Amino acid sequence: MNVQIKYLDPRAKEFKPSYGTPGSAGVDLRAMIDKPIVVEPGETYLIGTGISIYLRDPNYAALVLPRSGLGHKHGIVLGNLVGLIDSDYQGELKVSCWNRSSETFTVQPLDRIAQMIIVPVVHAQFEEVEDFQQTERGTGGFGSSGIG
Ligand SMILES: O=c1ccn([C@H]2C[C@H](O)[C@@H](COP(=O)(O)OP(=O)(O)OP(=O)(O)O)O2)c(=O)[nH]1
Repeated sequence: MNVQIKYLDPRAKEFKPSYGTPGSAGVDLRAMIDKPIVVEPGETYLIGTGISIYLRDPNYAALVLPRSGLGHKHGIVLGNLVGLIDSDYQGELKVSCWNRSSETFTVQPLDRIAQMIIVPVVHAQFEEVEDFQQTERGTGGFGSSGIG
């Protein structure tokens, strides 16, 4: 599929979104900042990526996800846990960087701070009913089937 992109910062153009290998699902998002940002434990910064995309087709959306290494090794995850980019959004893609660790972390200009995937969206119709057809699970959830 074709996605329109605008480079809001000339540096962003040097890192055109691409998939690392043919099997990669995510496109890296980089911190388009002029100087390092020191993120203290528990702090959250909204960081611009220097790009905007316009998906146009409501049957698609983009998800902003953490990078596993940053999250696991440094506790840098997303303040919103997952970012949802609407198909009609045209503004700069921003990443909410949350330091959930107990160590200070410094984001350097152009660092890869998150990744983005584009996913299909189903616009379901919601049909009101009085009763659902019975299932084995029924209303059980949140650990009702036990641990492990
Ligand atoms: O990590 C994110 C999440 C969202 N957005 C942009 C794209 C998205 O389409 C828009 C609105 O996001 P969302 O609907 O999640 O925000 P909201 O808090 O519900 O605010 P709004 O009232 O603007 O919808 O913000 C980002 O750039 N990065």
